[in-house]
Amino acid sequence: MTDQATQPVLEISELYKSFGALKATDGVNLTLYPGEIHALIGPNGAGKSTLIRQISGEYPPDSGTIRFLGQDLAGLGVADRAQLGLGRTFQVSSLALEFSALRNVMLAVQAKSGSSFRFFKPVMKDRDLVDGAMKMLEKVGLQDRAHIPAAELSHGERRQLEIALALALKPKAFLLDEPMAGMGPEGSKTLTGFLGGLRDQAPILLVEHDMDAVFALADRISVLVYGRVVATGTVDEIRGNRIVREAYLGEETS
Ligand SMILES: Nc1ncnc2c1ncn2[C@@H]1O[C@H](COP(=O)(O)OP(=O)(O)OP(=O)(O)O)[C@@H](O)[C@H]1O
Repeated sequence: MTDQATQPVLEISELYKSFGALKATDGVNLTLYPGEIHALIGPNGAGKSTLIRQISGEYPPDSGTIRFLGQDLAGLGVADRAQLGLGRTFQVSSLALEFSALRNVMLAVQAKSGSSFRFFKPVMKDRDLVDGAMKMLEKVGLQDRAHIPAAELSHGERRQLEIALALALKPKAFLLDEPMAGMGPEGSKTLTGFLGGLRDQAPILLVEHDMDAVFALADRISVLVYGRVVATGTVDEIRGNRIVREAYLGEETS
């Protein structure tokens, strides 16, 4: 849970980003503390993905600072930030679909350690690598599916595998952009249970439209509207917030 006395893992201060006349990020302040799931919600086009992309290093902000474990990330690219421990889930398309779940994780571990694909075969025999990759699969509940090609995994299982790949990089914080997208109710439930336990590995900044998942998981929620954080609070505080209910939850508040 959030302990405001500790230092934030991630601290975003006065962040601005425009695309032409459009202010996609308009003075955002946001923190992520150890052990917490901080959900970022808001209507389509509010700027959630743009914010995640600035944190991961894909977009440079116009101004403002992003500090990760006390370090200003300005000038660092995506790979540098990943090395520092910013774990972003891979897109489904980045899985090697013809390879088994286990091999996919092993490739991620190899990428982290810097070994090249030339050494792929000998490394396959490396017991430590296999055991380490297997451990990641156990953490996401895919140990029984280790030898199944990624192509044959269900949509939900692929999402779990993406998180196993992110785990292989030993992240100190997770950036998860709509992990529930495209999942049915059963899959969402399973993934919600799994993500709840993931916060013990590293805190999570979670962008998600599935409000059942957000209300079940979040320690804190920030609501983004037109690039601005209009409210930050606990689930109860956000549910009871008049501005949020009018601007986002679509409820009559009169
Ligand atoms: N590379 C870009 N160039 C120009 N405009 C962009 C770019 N990326 C995002 N935008 C615009 O910035 C605004 C915020 O988009 P963003 O994708 O961050 O919103 P979002 O909250 O993630 O939306 P959704 O919930 O639909 O994913 C939108 O108006 C979008 O069209």
